[in-house]
Amino acid sequence: MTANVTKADSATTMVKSEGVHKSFGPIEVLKGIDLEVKSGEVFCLIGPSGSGKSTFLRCINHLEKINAGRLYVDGELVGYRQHGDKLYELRDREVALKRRDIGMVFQRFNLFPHMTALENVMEAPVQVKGVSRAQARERAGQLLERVGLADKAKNYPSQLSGGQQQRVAIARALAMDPKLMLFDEPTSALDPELVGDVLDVMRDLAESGMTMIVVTHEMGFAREVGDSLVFMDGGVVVESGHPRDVLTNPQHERTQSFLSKVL
Ligand SMILES: Nc1ncnc2c1ncn2[C@@H]1O[C@H](COP(=O)(O)OP(=O)(O)OP(=O)(O)O)[C@@H](O)[C@H]1O
Repeated sequence: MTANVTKADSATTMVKSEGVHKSFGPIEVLKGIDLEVKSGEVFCLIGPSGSGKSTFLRCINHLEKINAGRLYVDGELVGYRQHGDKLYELRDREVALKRRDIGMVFQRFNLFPHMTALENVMEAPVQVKGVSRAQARERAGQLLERVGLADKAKNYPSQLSGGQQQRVAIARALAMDPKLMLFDEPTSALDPELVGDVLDVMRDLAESGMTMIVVTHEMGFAREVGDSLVFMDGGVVVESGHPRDVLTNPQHERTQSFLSKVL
């Protein structure tokens, strides 16, 4: 890619996407995503299956490389370093450092099955940041308490419900002290009665001021907790605005038509 990049405004903007394109071989999945996520905002992303929501989150988290456009996290280009007027791809080591700042929670919890809940939460700070085991254990205990699982610290994932495992996964992401949390359909794999506990944890996190991008079908959460909502379709942003507006104002007909078919 060529350069001529100005630094995004990091004081108020956490993520800025300018004309972001992403293809897999001949298949163009993201076709020019323009959006901005403010610091402290809960930013909800909805859209049909295959519209590119997960791919976009993965681009933000350095799991995929964009093909064109500009993507910034906290004022810094994702995947590239600018030197003069040229852009250089980041080395793996540099990418690993940047990824520390971003927590990601997936639909499937991906906990280590042979570790207890506490060990799962401790692991990354010890291995990646070199935090002492004693310090990491203390902090992991606090985080498990924060997600309502202090009494499950010694349980293995197989001894926890899906909702409890997902709350451990959130605690694990928080253990790295991220400045941005990405949620990719965090409640989609859960039995309906377990969804509320996970959403409660996410609501608390939002109230603490965490910047969150949430791919979700939970429109109650989007309406009550979200600050912004984007409806994506076919790799582009179709409609966007405040969730209550996008979800109820007839002007946002395409979002509402989509939701009436899927909900
Ligand atoms: N690594 C990959 N290689 C090839 N194609 C991919 C890859 N990752 C995603 N795709 C394709 O990109 C398109 C968008 O996928 P993506 O998972 O981003 O959509 P989504 O909106 O998150 O869908 P869902 O709601 O079903 O998770 C799909 O057609 C998918 O098959």
